[in-house]
Amino acid sequence: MAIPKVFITRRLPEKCIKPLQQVAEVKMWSEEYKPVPREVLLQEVQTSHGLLTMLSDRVDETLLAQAPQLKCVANLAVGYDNIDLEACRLHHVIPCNTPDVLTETTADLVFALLMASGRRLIEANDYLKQGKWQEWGPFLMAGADIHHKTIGIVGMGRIGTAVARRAQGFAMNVIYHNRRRNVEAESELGARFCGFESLLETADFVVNLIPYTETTKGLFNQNAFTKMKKTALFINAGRGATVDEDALYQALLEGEIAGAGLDVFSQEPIPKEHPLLTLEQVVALPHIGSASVETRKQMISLCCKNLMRTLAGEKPITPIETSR
Ligand SMILES: NC(=O)C1=CN([C@@H]2O[C@H](COP(=O)(O)OP(=O)(O)OC[C@H]3O[C@@H](n4cnc5c(N)ncnc54)[C@H](OP(=O)(O)O)[C@@H]3O)[C@@H](O)[C@H]2O)C=CC1
Ligand SMILES: O=CC(=O)O
Repeated sequence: MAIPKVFITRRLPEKCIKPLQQVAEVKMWSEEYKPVPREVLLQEVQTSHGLLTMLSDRVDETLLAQAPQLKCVANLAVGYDNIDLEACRLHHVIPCNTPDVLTETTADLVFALLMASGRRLIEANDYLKQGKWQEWGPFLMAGADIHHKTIGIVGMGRIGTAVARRAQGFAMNVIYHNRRRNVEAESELGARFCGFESLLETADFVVNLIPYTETTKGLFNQNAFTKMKKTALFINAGRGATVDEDALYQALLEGEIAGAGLDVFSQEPIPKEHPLLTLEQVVALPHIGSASVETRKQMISLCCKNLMRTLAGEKPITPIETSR
């Protein structure tokens, strides 16, 4: 093959993609914070052998049908709900993601979000900076304890397990729900397997870390929030669409649950006017789970390696593997 062509759908630091540039002709979308327009992507794939995509890029049948030379899609994320895996299989395109390299960084953020929500950190910070702090009071910005409470992790995979390890350090009781039992988490962390409803009824902090699939779509619905304790906090770092956000808003408004920490939303970026953003008991972040400089560099490097290997006819390091 002549020198292969790779298209990167967002501007990335030149330094990070240097190895890839040595083996491929690399073209990059010029913007760092604006996604490549769909029509530009559809144009670029026509001559590309490799794509480095963001989680906001849709890789579907329409795109793949226009990409006769495409061999690999390297997604800069561990989640891959933006990629049609069956269409990739039919078009002989190898999809890759970035597991493991982001696990600990994401777990840090999940735990930070849990603590910020439980102890009302953002609210307290705003209160002070807005000049509202006039007097100290015994219940001023009093929140919920974290230590010795029960954390219920829905999606005890790589990140869920790393969150459970952090929870151990806070002497939390760890329960979890998966489709299959995670025997290692049980023996190493003392985590206890639970049915979904039983977890909702028991946990003080319900942490969602499941991928978005047809099965998990809207899993956290009105029924789920009704089952949770009125004092419970809901932390979502999985995917927004696993939650019925109208039901979440109602549950918060009516006091069915006490608060929420959200890193992901059905629509991203979430519109400023969204009802969830009007609630002071909601801590909201712009999908920054894996956003440390070190980890983002490692994710880019892994994407480049996956592309380089695939274009050289070798097996990539992290092809997407699924048992769903
Ligand atoms: N906010 C952010 O920035 C980030 C978000 N993420 C999100 O976190 C997700 C998890 O990542 P990671 O831990 O690496 O992935 P893993 O595949 O290691 O873990 C996913 C877990 O979810 C469980 N699961 C899957 N489907 C279901 C289901 N229908 N019901 C119950 N449990 C289910 C799986 O267990 P089993 O198969 O036994 O059911 C598995 O334990 C990603 O898919 C992504 O959506 C990831 C990184 C950063
Ligand atoms: O949401 C981020 C990911 O890596 O998945």
